[in-house]
Amino acid sequence: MGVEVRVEGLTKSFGGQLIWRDVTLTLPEGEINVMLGPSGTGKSVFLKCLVGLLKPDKGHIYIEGNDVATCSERKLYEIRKLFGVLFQDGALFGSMNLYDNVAFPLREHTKKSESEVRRIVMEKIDMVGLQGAETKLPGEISGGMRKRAGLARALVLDPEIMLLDEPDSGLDPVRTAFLNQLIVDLSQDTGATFLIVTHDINTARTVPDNIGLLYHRHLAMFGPREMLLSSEQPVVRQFLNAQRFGPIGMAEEKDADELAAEAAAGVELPPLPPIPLQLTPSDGYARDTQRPPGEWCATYGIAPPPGSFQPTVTAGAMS
Ligand SMILES: Nc1ncnc2c1ncn2[C@@H]1O[C@H](COP(=O)(O)OP(=O)(O)OP(=O)(O)O)[C@@H](O)[C@H]1O
Repeated sequence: MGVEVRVEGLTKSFGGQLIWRDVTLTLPEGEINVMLGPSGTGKSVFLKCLVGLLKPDKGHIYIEGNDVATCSERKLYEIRKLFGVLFQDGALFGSMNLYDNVAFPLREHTKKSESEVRRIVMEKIDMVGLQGAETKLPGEISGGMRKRAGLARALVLDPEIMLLDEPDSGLDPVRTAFLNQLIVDLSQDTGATFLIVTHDINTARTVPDNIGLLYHRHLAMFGPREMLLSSEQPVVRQFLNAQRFGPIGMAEEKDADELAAEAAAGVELPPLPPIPLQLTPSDGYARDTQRPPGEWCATYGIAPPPGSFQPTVTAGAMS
């Protein structure tokens, strides 16, 4: 299970507003990928292009030999069945209880009997830990439960590709840690390819196999987790260290004068924090996609920040 998504030279604008240009990356089959970027850099637009809800101006999105960017509507309807999507707000139907919300894609896209629908819905509700809440309306449950219900619905057609748009937004740190563990477990159980948009740095540091950063209307970097977490590129260091100093400004990228003033003032980014261990599945086994800690750094002759890959570093993320 899980398919590769190959994006080549993707460009998107709305009217005269360029969102990003020439985005090229590959989401490897069965791996977890995280997309970071300052607000408004077009991360949600990127997800919508992948699933064919928005048409890019240029470029290609290859999935199983088809190009989502240029294929017919009929083909797109078929390709969409490979996707499970969790939108930012969970996008649940307010008048339907959780059971009917999760059952919706099965009733809409398959001819399964109601007993088969029940079996699948209850399995997914169980997977996300919502047993007993099936009859509740979305308005009667917490934000975290709504996210998990959205996740169950995204899983119900056994997708090969999971797109999660800020699954952790609005969640407290403990719920976020549980959600992250759930994502790693789901990835292990389903083998699907994941792309997660998040602003949570701890999630970005511990959950994915690969990380990308959209910034200033382009993809600044995309690659293995260790590559980003050991990067000396100012924009990557600023973002992953959550600093005010560096090329990213409050509204947009800083201009040359602002950067020169920072340099003249002798402002420097703090050293890179240690690279934590990757979050492992809760059954205690390594992920199928897991690479030995430090392997990427060793292969490319990069000295990881001191204290990297120590078991204690992930303690906060795992417990
Ligand atoms: N359908 C649309 N028509 C016109 N402009 C759009 C449309 N969808 C998104 N945009 C614009 O594209 C830009 C990027 O939006 P997007 O929601 O993808 O950003 P984001 O990186 O996901 O932001 P955030 O991190 O704040 O969620 C914004 O300026 C937004 O107004």
